[in-house]
Amino acid sequence: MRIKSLDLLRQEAAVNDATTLKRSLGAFNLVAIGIGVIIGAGLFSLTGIAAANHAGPAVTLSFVVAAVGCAFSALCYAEFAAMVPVSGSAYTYAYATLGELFAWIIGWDLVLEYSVGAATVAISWSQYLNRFLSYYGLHLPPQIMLSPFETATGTDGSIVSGYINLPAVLIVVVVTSVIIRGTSGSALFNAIVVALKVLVVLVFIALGWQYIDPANYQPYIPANTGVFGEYGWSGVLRGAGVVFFVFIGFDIVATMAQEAKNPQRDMPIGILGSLVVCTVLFVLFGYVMTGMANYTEFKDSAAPVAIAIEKTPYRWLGQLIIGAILIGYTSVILVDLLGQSRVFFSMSRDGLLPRTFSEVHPRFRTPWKANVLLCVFIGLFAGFVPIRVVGEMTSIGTLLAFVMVCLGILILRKKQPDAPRSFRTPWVPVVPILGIITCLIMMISLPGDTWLRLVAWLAIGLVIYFAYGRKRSKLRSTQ
Ligand SMILES: NC(=[NH2+])NCCC[C@H](N)C(=O)O
Repeated sequence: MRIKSLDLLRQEAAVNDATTLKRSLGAFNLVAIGIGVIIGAGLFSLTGIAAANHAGPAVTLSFVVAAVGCAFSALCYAEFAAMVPVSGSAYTYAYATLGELFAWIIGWDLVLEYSVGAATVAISWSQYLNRFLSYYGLHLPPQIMLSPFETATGTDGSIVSGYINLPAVLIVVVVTSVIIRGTSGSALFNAIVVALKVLVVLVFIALGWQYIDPANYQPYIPANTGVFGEYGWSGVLRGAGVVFFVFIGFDIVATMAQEAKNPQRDMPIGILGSLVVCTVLFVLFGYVMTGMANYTEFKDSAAPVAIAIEKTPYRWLGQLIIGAILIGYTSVILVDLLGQSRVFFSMSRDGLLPRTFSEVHPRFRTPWKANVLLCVFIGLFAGFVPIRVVGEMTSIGTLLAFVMVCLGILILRKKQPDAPRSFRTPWVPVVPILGIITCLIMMISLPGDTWLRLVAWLAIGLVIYFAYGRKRSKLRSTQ
């Protein structure tokens, strides 16, 4: 098994010339990048579903449980990202701990996570665009708003099926063109969008607070119906599984290590800081939302925020929030695409993918060829696959990466106990082991077809590895 040594990784990280990415991100940018990808489609749709079907007002507790579950993995990510500050995230960590084959598998899995993650948000974006336009009496034909697997009922009662989700494809293309122009430009754009997004959440909390009806909190944890996961404490747990999707994305910060000015200090701040900020916001958000309307009212609604706002005289707020959501989603897509091209970049630099994908643009210094290829790939998902499918694939792909990272920490602490670590995951081995267990439980709760898709994706990856990467690996030629 070929393993890339930590020393080699550090040497690579130290190179800074025209062939490498620019080190332009500070702690503040990194936290903003984390928040930028965390707050997205999930918060504005799943919170209501988790409350209505599983936890009631105790969805706040579901948020806390999910946050603790994520924190185990986040702590492991933080140790790695500070220790091995090259781009590539879990892929690179696996290269240093588990060897090249595992590194390939995890890199391939990350490519999936970020592609389907971006596609999920792009599709949700298209749905919100539809809602936004309808405020102004505009209606786009369903044929260009839906994937071929979905149907809509027309005003005359006829059933039409979709051809392509065109707005979802377009938003992916637009965002790609932004990131090709450079990371620091994208970071500025991201910071502005994140500020707007956080502002919307804060405005919702502050205005909504006055319209909380305490009766909606009675009982705070509705009695279990006798079925596991329908209210009661088991409902809180099931709710946590549902809102897990809302939290994911903080791991993307780890892919930016190569572009951080001071990764040893700032990577842990970026990863853990964004998780903490979002946890606080989510708990308050869930508290206010379930206080404004009764949890039962959120049943089957993809836009719970709109239901809550109807309880206030601020109808205009609904439109404003949807507008902000449209803008806010672009930063999730942006950061997903950014992270993904960095993983691709590292895999290509190591010789496991064709060299052209690690060439950086002479002027923008971004891996633009990787960006273009991935844009096409994600565009296909966004245009032709239904949202549930890509959403669940995102979760399973993310969870697999989390498991590998926790495992990596256990292994590296054994193998290289004395290597310098500027951030140490506390209570090893307890934290990584708990991380692995929580993630496995959540993976098991996902449906079988999602598992099949993951296995199929990994199988394709293995074929490519054995047919291409294994022979061309740079590490192989140097050893
Ligand atoms: N890389 C990813 N896992 N991206 C998906 C981020 C999902 C984000 N938490 C949301 O609620 O929309």
